[in-house]
Formats: sequence, structure tokens, C-alpha cells
Amino acid sequence: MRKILVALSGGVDSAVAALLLKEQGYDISGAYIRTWMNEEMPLADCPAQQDIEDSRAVAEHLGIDYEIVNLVNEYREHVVNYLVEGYKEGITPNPDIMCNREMKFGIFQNYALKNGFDTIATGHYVRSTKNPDHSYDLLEGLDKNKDQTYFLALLHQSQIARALFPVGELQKPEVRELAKRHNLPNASKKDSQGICFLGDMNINRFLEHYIEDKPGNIVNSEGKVLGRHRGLHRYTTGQRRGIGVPSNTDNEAYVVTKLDMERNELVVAFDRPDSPGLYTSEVELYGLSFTNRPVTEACELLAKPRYRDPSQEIHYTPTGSNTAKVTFAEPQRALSSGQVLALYDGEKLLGGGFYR
Ligand SMILES: Nc1ncnc2c1ncn2[C@@H]1O[C@H](COP(=O)(O)OP(=O)(O)OP(=O)(O)O)[C@@H](O)[C@H]1O
Repeated sequence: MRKILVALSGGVDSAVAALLLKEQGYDISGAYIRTWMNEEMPLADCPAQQDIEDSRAVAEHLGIDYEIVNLVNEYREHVVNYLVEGYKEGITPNPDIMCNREMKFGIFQNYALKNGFDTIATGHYVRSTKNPDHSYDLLEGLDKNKDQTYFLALLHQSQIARALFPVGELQKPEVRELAKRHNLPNASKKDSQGICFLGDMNINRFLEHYIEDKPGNIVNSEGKVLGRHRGLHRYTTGQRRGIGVPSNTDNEAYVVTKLDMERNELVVAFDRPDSPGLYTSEVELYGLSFTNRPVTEACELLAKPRYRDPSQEIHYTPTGSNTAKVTFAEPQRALSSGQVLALYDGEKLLGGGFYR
């Protein structure tokens, strides 16, 4: 019989994932992943202790083994460093995507395999299908509102082949209903922030601990100085709030269009479709990775520029082994370097890459 280690966050989705696998007769255990963030971060109002108690209570209720897997150091190395270094370089990192590839489906999955498990399971809203050639594909979760394929865009085939996603076939209300019907102790718990978030802490407050402020000018696209900024790491392309430059007399707000690292300047423009640098039709991708076979020919695909964005039609042209050029049918607002474009064929996730 297959032995499965279920990643239990303390939230409802992973609890129901465990419940479903247990009902299907698998030999399962539960594990909570302890990360640096929820241990050492003095600023965060972090619910880690509660999550540990909740995940333990779920395991007890289901009558399965439970352990806490301590990945504090690995989290600091793979996720926190990536986050801090990314902001220092002027890109907008995506810690959730990195956390999935490096932590949950990296170190945690390896830990499970080494300890006699055949596969891991999580409460992600995605579906995995096996192809006739025995490879696996990831499809969007049936609940389109909860679909989390975007966050798994950089997983490799071997990681997907050893993972199960039992709630991907369900709608969120059905998951809650199942949790209530089976009296899971966390049935009414509100959706968790999981392993990869900073709790209620503001990202700027977090970064203040790692990156020194380096004030510079705020300029428009003609180079006219409009004000001062405290440090470019505090801003993201597309940001409107907290720029600190008053609107013009027509109450038009400013939006960040570029972080100019060389000149240490924050470039802003009025939030209009024709403002230079705000909308883009063409991007270059680097660090491309594919969930199954790589896309090696130019073709039309769908892509999600951000987690909550609707799918966009793109023309995709490979330019190297892990680089490509992408042309959007509709211009996209405020894409930031370092963010991830997830590639799809219909509802099948193909992979993803970073905006240059
Ligand atoms: N600290 C953790 N320990 C173990 N597994 C975790 C942890 N955080 C997240 N996971 C796993 O990753 C999945 C997706 O995490 P995410 O943070 O997106 O939470 P979610 O979709 O709200 O799910 P849940 O309701 O289970 O928390 C979870 O369902 C769980 O399987």
C-alpha cells in the first residue's frame, strides 16, 4: 500500500486532503512544516503556534501519526534570502512560488521519500493527471476561484510525479462541508496564510530589518524631479499608494512605472493607458521551467501574468534553452521584473518563467 505524508498546515484544505486519502484507504501520516518565519520573526503577528495545535488536533482526530518537520534553516536560506536579495536587486520576488519549488516540493518532499513515504499530499486546489506515457500534468483546480496552479508553475516533473492534490477536484464550499460533516476540529477556521506569507506584517516592515534605506529622487519619464523616496526596495511597479507625491489638479494619481537601480530613481507617471512604461505588450522570460515537456517551438498559448489575473492570449517564441519572448494579445499593466508568468495550454499548466 502507498504511504503518504500529508503536509498539514493547520488549515481546512490540507485537513480535508488528509481526510479524503484516509477514506480512500491509504496509509497516511501528517506533518507540519516549521519555518523560520513563524519561529524567529519578532514583528509578525504569527499564528504558527495555533497552526501547530490545529494540525496536531486534525491528525489526532483522524487517528494518524503526526510530526513537526523543522525546516527553519532551509527556509531562511532558500526563501528569505531569495526575497531579500531580490528586493535589493530591484526585482519583485514571489516567495510563494519559490517556497513551493524549494521547500514543500523540494526539501520536504525529499524528507518524505527518505523516510519511507512514496509520495506527499497537499491541500492545493490543482488536479494532477497521468498521461499514457506515464508522465503527469497539472490542471487548474475545478474551483476556478481557488485554483492554485499559478503557485506551482516552477515545479518539475519529478516533483509533480510524487505529489497528490485531493481537494483539486472539489469546490471550496464542498471542502468546508466535508470538514463540518466529519467534525474536523478546524472546520470553521478561516483560510490560513500558510507557510510562505509574512502573517499580518507589512512587507516594508520586514525588509527594514535587512535592507538599509537609500534615499533618492522620484522623477517622471522626462526626468523632472517630483519628490524623494526612502529606498527603491520599498516600491513595486504598478504601485499607486504610498508614493508620497501629491496628485495633480485633476486628481490624477501617480503610479510607479520603473525602479531605476543605476540612478537610484523612482520613475512615476500618471495612471493612464498611454503613460510611458506602464503597459507592456512584449516581455522576455528567463529561468523558464516546464512541468512536463518543454515548449520548443513558437506557438500561441495562454498565460497568467499574476495569481489572480485572468488568462491572457500570448504568442510564445523560445529564444534559448530557458529563455523566451512573449507577446501579449492585450497590453498588460505594470509587469515587474522577477515576477512569474505562468504558461498554460487551456487549463493545463505548462510551466513558467521570470520577467526580465
Ligand atoms: N506550515 C505548513 N506545514 C505543512 N504544510 C503546509 C504548511 N503551509 C502550507 N502547507 C501545505 O501547502 C498547501 C497550500 O498552502 P497555502 O498556504 O496555500 O494554504 P491553503 O490553500 O489555505 O491550505 P490550508 O487550508 O490547508 O492551509 C496546504 O494545503 C498544505 O498542504
